[in-house]
Amino acid sequence: MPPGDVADKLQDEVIKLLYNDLSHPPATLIGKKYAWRSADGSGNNIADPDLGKAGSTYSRSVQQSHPLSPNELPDPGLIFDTLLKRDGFQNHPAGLSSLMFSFAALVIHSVFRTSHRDVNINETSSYCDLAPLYGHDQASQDRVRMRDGRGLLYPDVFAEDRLLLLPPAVCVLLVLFSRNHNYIAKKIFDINERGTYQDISKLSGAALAAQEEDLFQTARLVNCGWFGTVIFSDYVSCILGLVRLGSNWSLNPFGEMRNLDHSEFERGRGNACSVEFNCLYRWHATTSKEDEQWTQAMIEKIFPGKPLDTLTASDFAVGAKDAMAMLPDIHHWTFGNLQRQEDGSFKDEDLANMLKNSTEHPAGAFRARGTPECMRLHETMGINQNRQWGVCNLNDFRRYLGLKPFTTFLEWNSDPEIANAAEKLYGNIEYLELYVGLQAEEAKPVVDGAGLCPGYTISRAILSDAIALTRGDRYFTHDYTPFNLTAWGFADCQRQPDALGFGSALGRLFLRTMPEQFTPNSTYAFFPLMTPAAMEVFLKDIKQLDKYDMKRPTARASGQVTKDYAQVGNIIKDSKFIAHYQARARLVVPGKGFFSAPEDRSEQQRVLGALAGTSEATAELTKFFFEKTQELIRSNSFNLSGSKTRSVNLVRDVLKAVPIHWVADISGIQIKSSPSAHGDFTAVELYSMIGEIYSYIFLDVEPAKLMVLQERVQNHVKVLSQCIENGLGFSSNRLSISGIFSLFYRAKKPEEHAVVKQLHKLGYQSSREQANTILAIMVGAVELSVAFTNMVDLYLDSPNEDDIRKLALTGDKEGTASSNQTADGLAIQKDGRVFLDILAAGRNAQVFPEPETVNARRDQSGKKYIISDGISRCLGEDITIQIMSQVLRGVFAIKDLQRAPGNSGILYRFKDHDRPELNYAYLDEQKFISPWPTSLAVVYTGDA
Ligand code: HEM
Repeated sequence: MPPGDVADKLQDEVIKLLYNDLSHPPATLIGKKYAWRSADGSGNNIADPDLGKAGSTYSRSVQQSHPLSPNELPDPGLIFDTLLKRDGFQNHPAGLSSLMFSFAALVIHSVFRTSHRDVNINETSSYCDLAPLYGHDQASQDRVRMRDGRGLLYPDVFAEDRLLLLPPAVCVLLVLFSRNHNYIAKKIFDINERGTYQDISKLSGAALAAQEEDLFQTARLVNCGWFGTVIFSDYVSCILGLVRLGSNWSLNPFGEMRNLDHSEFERGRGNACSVEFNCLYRWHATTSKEDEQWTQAMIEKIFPGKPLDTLTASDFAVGAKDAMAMLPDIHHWTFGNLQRQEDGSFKDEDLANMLKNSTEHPAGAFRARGTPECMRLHETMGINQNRQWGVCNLNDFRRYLGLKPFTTFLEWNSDPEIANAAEKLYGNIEYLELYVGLQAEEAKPVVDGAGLCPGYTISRAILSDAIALTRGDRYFTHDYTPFNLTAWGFADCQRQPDALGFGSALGRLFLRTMPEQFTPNSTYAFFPLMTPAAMEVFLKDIKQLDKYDMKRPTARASGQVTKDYAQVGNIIKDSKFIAHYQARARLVVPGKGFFSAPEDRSEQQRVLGALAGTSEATAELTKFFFEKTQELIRSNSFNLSGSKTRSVNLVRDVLKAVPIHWVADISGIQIKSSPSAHGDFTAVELYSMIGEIYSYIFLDVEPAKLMVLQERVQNHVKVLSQCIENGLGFSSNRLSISGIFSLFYRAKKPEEHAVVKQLHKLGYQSSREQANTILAIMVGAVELSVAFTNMVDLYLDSPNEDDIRKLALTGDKEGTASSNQTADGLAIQKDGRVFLDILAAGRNAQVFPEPETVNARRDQSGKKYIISDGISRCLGEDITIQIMSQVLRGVFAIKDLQRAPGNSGILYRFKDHDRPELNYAYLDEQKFISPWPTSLAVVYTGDA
């Protein structure tokens, strides 16, 4: 283009565009100093580190345009008595529970802590950083931290003393976040994503302090992520009334957005709370009847015998200070008359009871004359504070938000008595103060989009505030990354829209921190911010009532664990103990299935006999596994540049795939080579479906995820059963039972095989029964992949290659006693749960000398090994061992096969202490904890 005006303009536009691509100045910097939240909230905006820091002055958003001189304004006490004082209780119209406002109180205490010495000062940071838990400055944070190198908080401890002046449910919620912090810190340590954490007994001095800081700060980021997630799931869902509609939609204010000129729409630039928002959040009218009584009692305790209307702000400051001075040390704080246990924690049952009560108690409606009389002092203090801050009037605030100002008092509140009284007090609508104007404005009716139902002005403004608080926070935006939070932590604190309760995060928190106190589909856990009575009506309307347990849940007895060889062995054989998987299987597998006949194991024995009951059948089976292993190694290997070395991800592409190809083969399911290819499923898809069925039936899935998994598994079972019936021709009856293995034994006519004859003899008539049997074999097959992986990993660096075929398997099981029992000295109540640690029992040195040493020639006579359910039950011990030997032979036949260098050659796994039934846990693709191994690469030069 020739030089000139046009070329210059074009160049200018290109430069603007390129400049706008990036933030100026940069929004964040690298390194731990910037990745972690400071105790006082400073450094959120790296260019203006004091913005929103604890101890700063409040901001003011709106310019005052009318004189509101305290000398001329009505007396705050008179205003309270005329416009705010409760005249009878009205339930919240949209069914919000008292707990909704306990959570709201937690939110506001995260961002407001007005100094009693200088009302202009906010003693806490302007960020949703869970300051009530972690403290508003370094000194208060130091009081709650154990600092022993594990990044933990003291059990059930939190930092904010002012919460002790609020009804106990607020403190209970905070205790759950305190527990969540410790859960997260322990998990991050166990997973040890970067391999840097060490047992604290091996650390001291600076190394111990560094690990402590790393774990504490990372766990705090994840826990704050949880707090944000609860706000944008349960809380916003109630505010917008989405919970009534069964919608799991929510705002997502954090993401990157571009303006029309491609410049970045601002985020993560910090926040400083304003006095207008402090005023807006005084939601005291919503106090439930029960919390009103509690507050009344608290006021009487602090100011014994003093009439309410004589109390002043300085009385409050002195009273609150005295009350705080009488508190014991932070580890012994208590609330609601709860007793701490010896280890400092509260009893789960006590905490859960308070939450359940609070869920049952209806909140009060927002309205004029709705605030309990016992809160007179809180309100008059609030009105006076607003006057000291010089806030604008209600109409200025509305203009600022783009709302039409009120022209008359009747327009503001159509109740003539309220409007008249306000007019008499203020004279002119332009003099109506923000505080009273907001709190006594006519409430919004329950319409679509309205759940909180305060006055319209509040309902419009709180959303702006929620977005400012969260989108403005660098730790919720630019620095909200899997690197800073760890991959697991980042996944753990995300909103899960498909979670029960229309994406409830509180349900997950309740079931995680008090696992025995709620049923896995309890309305008390998944809709705790709504009363169960209201929820019943809404769930009925949207036809989802049958999905939820509406009863108030009672506590389940906590389980016992036994590692004792004799106890484990006896309980496993005892029919009075029922494994939970039978009940689970019945919920997902229709009809009389393989899993639902525990008392009649002979049937399974017969099927297994059919599967490999003859030497011919066994030969076919073992041939398949050997050949498929080799074939998959070959087809999934790739060459390294310029060398003959080949590499393959043995776990992902071979060991997990082999059993899947086998079950596909026997069931007639066609494996697709890619998602778009012809066939039923890819091996990965089929593995994932079968893996979920297995997890649901056999494993202790996280209770909060159980119901969602159940629904998915019911669907998988339906789809797979149909596939099996189609694949084997059952549905049209074109193939008889002999078709089951026709694809497997392609070389011969099916009728010639012992397996087919045997199945005929078993008398399987209906296609459903046949499909269930095949499905049971399929489900057991995923466990094979774990066994293959463990074996290969064990032998890869070991000289015992020849011994491979002789190793056996173990597993774990949880049982419930059907009546009071004693098993080898272990007393178990009726319905009590006992976890049988078969792995530990199998390492009993008296039964198996040198149990930790690999010795495939160990005497196996006398059937000493304890075999539980799962693979060995589905397939039988003998078949399992034969299959395993063939897969290992297929791998180790490659002479120079060895681990790939570095991390690629390491089987990444860890011990999950909350999942005792898993020998090892892994992180899946989404970085959730999974029972299935993910990756181990090997290299070799020989021909596979
Ligand atoms: C029965 C329940 C409640 C009681 C007993 C209560 C009590 C109090 C008290 C004593 C104060 C003065 C605190 C101080 O200056 O140290 C206060 C302030 C405040 N309350 Fe409540 N409150 C309750 C519920 C709520 C709820 C549900 C909300 C709204 C979500 C709320 C919002 C506020 C706000 C924004 C302040 C000002 C905080 C500050 O500036 O530091 N309160 N409340």
